[in-house]
Amino acid sequence: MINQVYKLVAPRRIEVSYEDISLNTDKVIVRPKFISICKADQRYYTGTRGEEILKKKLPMALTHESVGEVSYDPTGALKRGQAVIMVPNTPYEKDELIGANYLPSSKFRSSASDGFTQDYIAINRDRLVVLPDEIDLRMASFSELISVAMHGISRFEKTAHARRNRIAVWGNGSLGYIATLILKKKYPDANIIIVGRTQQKLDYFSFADEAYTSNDLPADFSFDHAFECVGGNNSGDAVNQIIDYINPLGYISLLGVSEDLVPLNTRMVLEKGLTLQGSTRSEREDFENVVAFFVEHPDGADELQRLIGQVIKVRKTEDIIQAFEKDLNQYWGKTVMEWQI
Ligand SMILES: NC(=O)C1=CN([C@@H]2O[C@H](COP(=O)(O)OP(=O)(O)OC[C@H]3O[C@@H](n4cnc5c(N)ncnc54)[C@H](OP(=O)(O)O)[C@@H]3O)[C@@H](O)[C@H]2O)C=CC1
Ligand SMILES: O=C(CO)[C@H](O)[C@H](O)COP(=O)(O)O
Ligand SMILES: [Zn+2]
Repeated sequence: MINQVYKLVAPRRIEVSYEDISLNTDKVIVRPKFISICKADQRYYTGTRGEEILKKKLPMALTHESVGEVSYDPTGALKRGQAVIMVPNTPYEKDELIGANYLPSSKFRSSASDGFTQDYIAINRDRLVVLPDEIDLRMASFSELISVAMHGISRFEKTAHARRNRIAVWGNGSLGYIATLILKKKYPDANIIIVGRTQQKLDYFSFADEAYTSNDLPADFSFDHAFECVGGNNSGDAVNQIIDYINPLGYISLLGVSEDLVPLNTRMVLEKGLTLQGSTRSEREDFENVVAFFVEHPDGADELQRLIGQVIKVRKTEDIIQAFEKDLNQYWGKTVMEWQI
């Protein structure tokens, strides 16, 4: 079967290519329904990922956050029309110690292989996580981003010391919103604190116990552990501020992505005996935990729906470009493409 794949060929230019999908394999064929745009996609789309990297990776179909409907399962185990989350990471080896999201041999969609902007996705069965009925598919389209926060928090739980009375999240964007929400659900008795740049965005965090702008922190401010969800040029300021205010022996989860090297106050990391842990992407288990979260916390799923910033119907290639352009000017929340192409 001939599949249409919509690939970024140069910054801000997307073209269709035609590729064969064989139906005589074990792979399941999924039709994307909703696709969400990540900051990482925007770095490729706008060309800020860097000329050398673009030269190596383009042409490439973007996006790694999507839900779809099963179109064809050669075994018949998955019914046609079943709603599924597609896990964007494809492992090629197993390691007893290192998760597939940290193995260089794995291929992550829209970074090392084509992403979800395709008419159909031929995907390994173990890369599909079935969604229960009555989940808002527009919200579920950014399950991958939710799974990244889930993954970071699960690593925090294994590593950070047990005093978890005050946990701070830096970054009042999409990832910060999700991390703050999951932390509040997991630690209802702890004080979950959000630190952002503008009051308007902090107002969305109604479930946080405390909210501050980063230039207005109380003098005696302190917390046990922190999550950095800022990324980009400001991640250095954020991590250094966390280092200033965190209690000794605290744990800092680094989740934001920066293209440039970030100078850090390592002297104070030493003096306070801090643990800094980087986390990226996620694996199947994290997606399963996301689905469990939707089921166990229907009010949490409602809060996640508030992160749907705009939904754009995509019927032709130009609509994909429109969605990416509009996303660049989106003040709050995720841009979701309703995939009707
Ligand atoms: N590790 C991983 O696997 C993943 C990492 N990411 C990365 O996480 C980062 C955040 O993503 P996302 O939430 O979607 O992006 P957003 O742009 O939505 O969020 C970043 C937020 O940080 C705020 N901010 C900027 N400077 C500071 C500061 N000094 N202190 C506190 N907050 C600040 C911004 O405010 P304002 O808008 O007002 O500037 C913005 O609200 C990105 O780098 C992204 O690439 C995303 C997905 C997965
Ligand atoms: O968004 C992400 C995961 O959800 C990561 O930021 C993304 O995987 C980084 O990829 P790249 O190295 O291609 O920029
Ligand atoms: Zn992403």
